[in-house]
Amino acid sequence: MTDFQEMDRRGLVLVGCGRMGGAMLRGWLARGLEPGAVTVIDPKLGSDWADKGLRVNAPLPDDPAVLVLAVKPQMMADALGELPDLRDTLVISVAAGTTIASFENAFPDSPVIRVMPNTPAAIGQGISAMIGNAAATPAHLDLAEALMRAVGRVVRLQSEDQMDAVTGLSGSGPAYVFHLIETMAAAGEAQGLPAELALELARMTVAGAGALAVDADEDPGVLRENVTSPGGTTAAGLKMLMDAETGLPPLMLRTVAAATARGRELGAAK
Ligand SMILES: NC(=O)C1=CN([C@@H]2O[C@H](COP(=O)(O)OP(=O)(O)OC[C@H]3O[C@@H](n4cnc5c(N)ncnc54)[C@H](O)[C@@H]3O)[C@@H](O)[C@H]2O)C=CC1
Ligand SMILES: O=C(O)[C@@H]1CCC=N1
Repeated sequence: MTDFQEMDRRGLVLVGCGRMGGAMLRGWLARGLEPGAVTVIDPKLGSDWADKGLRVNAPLPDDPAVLVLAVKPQMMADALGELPDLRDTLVISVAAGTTIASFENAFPDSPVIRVMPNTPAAIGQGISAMIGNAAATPAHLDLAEALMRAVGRVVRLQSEDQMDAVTGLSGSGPAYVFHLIETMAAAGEAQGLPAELALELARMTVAGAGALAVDADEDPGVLRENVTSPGGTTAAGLKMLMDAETGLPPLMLRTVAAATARGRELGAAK
């Protein structure tokens, strides 16, 4: 695949191959990145990555095209301390909170791109938001976009200030949706449905509604109205859910605000 030629030639280094690093690596390999071009640095690499032709905990190539950092923010300083100086390598981080400035300290003059993906990346359905530093050229941004498109859609941000809110919305968001499924299933059970049936109904309702929201031309608000018959069941349910004081709107505001604030704290802790 043309997009990956530079990585195939000069190498890609992935530091941290857990849930997010692993999801990205699976996407890149599926899109044709040469396994032998990938150096994975992770002291606790899962055994399912053995025998895939990857260079595991091996010395870094002299001049890798890309360094992808996917360790927890709290581990980032340690991980950076173990890396050699890099000259002409594009540094990409997916870590929450950790600012571009902290990578510029570690790799002066390097192009740095901060990306916030999310876990549906594991099935190629993620959304990643990205922003580069002044040294990141349009070609670097295109390269990062090609990598992240292997695991879903990509949007570009106007400023790094937006990144914590992105993290609080789409980075953490899958967890909110999983909890929505849990709470809908529990509510179905409370109305007398068997647990297994309630979970299947909740899971497929969220999956189907999500797919329709992506596929349809209408806004989610119109799709919601399409479900709602005047005086019917949905209207009765939404009266609770949409209550401006006790419903989902103020709760979701507080939820995303708390996650955004935690992203800022993680950045300030550096
Ligand atoms: N899980 C998620 O939903 C998302 C995570 N992220 C970001 O991705 C990063 C990784 O998160 P997860 O994959 O969830 O964590 P994880 O715990 O699943 O993976 C982190 C990996 O880093 C490895 N590691 C620890 N110290 C290391 C070191 N010094 N050198 C090399 N590898 C080291 C660990 O062994 C582990 O395999 C975090 O910074 C997080 O903010 C971003 C978006 C979504
Ligand atoms: O919880 C976290 O800090 C990471 C970042 C976004 C999703 N998981």
